[in-house]
Amino acid sequence: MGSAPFGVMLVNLGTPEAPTASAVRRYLAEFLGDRRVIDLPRAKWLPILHGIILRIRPPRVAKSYAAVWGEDGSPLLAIGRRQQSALKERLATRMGTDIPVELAMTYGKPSMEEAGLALRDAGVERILVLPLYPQFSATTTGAVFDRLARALAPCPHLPELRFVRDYHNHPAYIGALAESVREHWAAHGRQSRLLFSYHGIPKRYADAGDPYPRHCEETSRLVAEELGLEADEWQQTYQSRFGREEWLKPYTDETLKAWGAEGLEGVNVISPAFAADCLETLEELEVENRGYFEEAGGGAYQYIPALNDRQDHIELLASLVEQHTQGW
Ligand SMILES: C=CC1=C(C)c2cc3[nH]c(cc4nc(cc5[nH]c(cc1n2)c(C)c5CCC(=O)O)C(CCC(=O)O)=C4C)c(C)c3C=C
Ligand SMILES: [Fe+2]
Ligand SMILES: [Fe+2]
Repeated sequence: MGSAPFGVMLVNLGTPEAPTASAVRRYLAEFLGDRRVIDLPRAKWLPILHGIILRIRPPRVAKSYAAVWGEDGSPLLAIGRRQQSALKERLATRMGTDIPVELAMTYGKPSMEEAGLALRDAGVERILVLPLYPQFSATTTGAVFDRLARALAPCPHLPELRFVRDYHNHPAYIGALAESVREHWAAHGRQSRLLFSYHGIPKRYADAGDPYPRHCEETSRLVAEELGLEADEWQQTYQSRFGREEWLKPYTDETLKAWGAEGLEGVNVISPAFAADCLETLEELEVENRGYFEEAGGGAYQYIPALNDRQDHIELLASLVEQHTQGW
């Protein structure tokens, strides 16, 4: 029996193993210890991380995780598993052969080492790495690249590798986002404004050349165009600020507070940087930012779910796999 022509490694950020302070502390220690995420000199950052942040933040963040935790665990991981099996099924049909698909997380489990070994055991010698970040950022996609190299470091026989850098303007991605908005409007009513809220990064990183805000702007513009929105019917903001320095602006929370205070009758919120719903959407957008808007005097607030395991999302991932494995 011949083995598959290649395997796919889907990669997302990672999530704690349990909604407890100790599990969140382990997760944040690994995540926030990565230089790609926090670029400060280690001698300056590690005492702050271990002496202050990892003492104060985990109990509070664990409560937020507990509020979104499902029967099948953390939403990011549970949805990732569904994306993995749906993609495997879709590829088998589209390509007429079984293609091994593994899910890995940059931080925590399942690790890239585990995913790599599973692909090796499946007999593949070529791996397409597909980070589930539509917009490139050195803090996310760049970190996947570093961790991949580290995971493969002990390997005496490297697989052949290809790496999807971004897909922020892929027509099937734009089409799936626009369709998810249309379906949401049809099912729940159309609000007067559409807010595209992206996970932020420090402004300094963008000033130093991270293309992330350019990618976000292009995604928003293309989706707004596809939906035929006028300039005053949509806006783009950044959420999830961390620490004291300036992050990309405008900020989601300040914008929603201002719109609430103006008495805006309704807003739909979409967060295209997340391929799967997670803490940052289910808690920060669904609960925290809804509260800011409503308390300030705003009307209806409706969050439009991430693409998750929608069929058009899986079709997009299958197209990316086909495009990037040409010739394999
Ligand atoms: C300097 C800190 C951070 C940067 C830069 C950053 C970039 C970034 N993150 C995502 C996607 C996700 N982030 C998530 C959680 C999360 N992010 C940070 C900090 C930075 N992110 C923290 C500290 C946390 C944990 C929660 C908290 O303590 O507030 C998640 C959710 C994971 C989950 O388990 O649900 C995702 C996904 C992107 C796309 C991005 C830059 C483009
Ligand atoms: Fe983050
Ligand atoms: Fe957050």
